[in-house]
Amino acid sequence: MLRFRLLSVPFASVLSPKAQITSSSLAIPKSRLRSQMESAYTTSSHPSKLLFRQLFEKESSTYTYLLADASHPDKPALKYSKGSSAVGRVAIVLCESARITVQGNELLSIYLLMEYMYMQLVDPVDKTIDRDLSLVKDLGLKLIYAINTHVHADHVTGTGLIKSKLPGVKSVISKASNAKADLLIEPGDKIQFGDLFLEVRATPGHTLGCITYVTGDGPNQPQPRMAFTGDALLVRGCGRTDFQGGSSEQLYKSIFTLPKDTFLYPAHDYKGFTVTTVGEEMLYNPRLTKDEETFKNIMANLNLSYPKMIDVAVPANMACGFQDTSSKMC
Ligand SMILES: N[C@@H](CCC(=O)N[C@@H](CSS)C(=O)NCC(=O)O)C(=O)O
Repeated sequence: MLRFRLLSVPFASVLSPKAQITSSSLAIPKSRLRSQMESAYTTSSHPSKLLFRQLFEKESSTYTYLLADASHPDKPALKYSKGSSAVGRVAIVLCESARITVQGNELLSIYLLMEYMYMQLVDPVDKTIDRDLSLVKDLGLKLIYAINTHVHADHVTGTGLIKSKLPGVKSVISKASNAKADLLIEPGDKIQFGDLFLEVRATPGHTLGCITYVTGDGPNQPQPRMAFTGDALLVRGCGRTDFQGGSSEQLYKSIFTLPKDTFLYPAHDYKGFTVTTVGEEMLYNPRLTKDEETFKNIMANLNLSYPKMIDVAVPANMACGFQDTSSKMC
């Protein structure tokens, strides 16, 4: 499996848990460790090297992703572009699962795992912050951003905790989510880390302000591209649409705007899957292989119970992406 991934994703290799533990525990200087890890992550024929980690939090079944441009380990800044013009410089991004994070020394994570991120380093999760920040430290990275794909309902984002432990880190979420954050992003924005970047795309439907982060399209960017979709599209499933401004009509349309061959990394998985593609889901996803009317009917009759933490998680996540020292919830 590992070999397959390395060959299929030349810029974004995924190390097995065993390989991660082994690398992190080596008693060798950080610079040498980083050099060893870089060569393990990436091909040598290309100047841009994506360092990529997929991290899991088992209580809420949430993924957080960590991304970095390993070819520029000492480059201090990432650039955040509003539309086509640069408006600021940032050093790192982390996303959350629904968390993604962009980190620095060029590390981008989506607490996408987001939600991507800790879900974040895209989508970071509060319960795994110590583990995730320990990994960031082991890799010698400086975390700049904690990026979220949306306001999660099933767990509290780790963004607030990250900001309290690393005060320089900036939180990121979509403007459409109406949440607080240091950076409120919109479709078309770009988050650059080293020579790599993420594009921001609107993928509403699970919630009002859901966004997907897609790796750049251009020279020296990872191929195939990678998308951190939060809860919009799950492997053989999709996010529910029955609260927080959800809409099955919007979700159906959103998903089909994503590039077909892009690797899709979700914020959650409840069955043991880790990655898929939009094209694969169009063939095998029991909801997305249906026409729009049938999809809407399926979504209206899921009969899922409300997430256990929704009453705590939503208010906390509306504020915790923002440094709010008066909040007791974080
Ligand atoms: N049982 C969990 C919540 C499970 C759930 O509702 N997951 C969401 C994403 S997190 S809001 C979802 O969209 N699921 C889609 C599906 O088809 O399962 C809890 O109590 O926290």
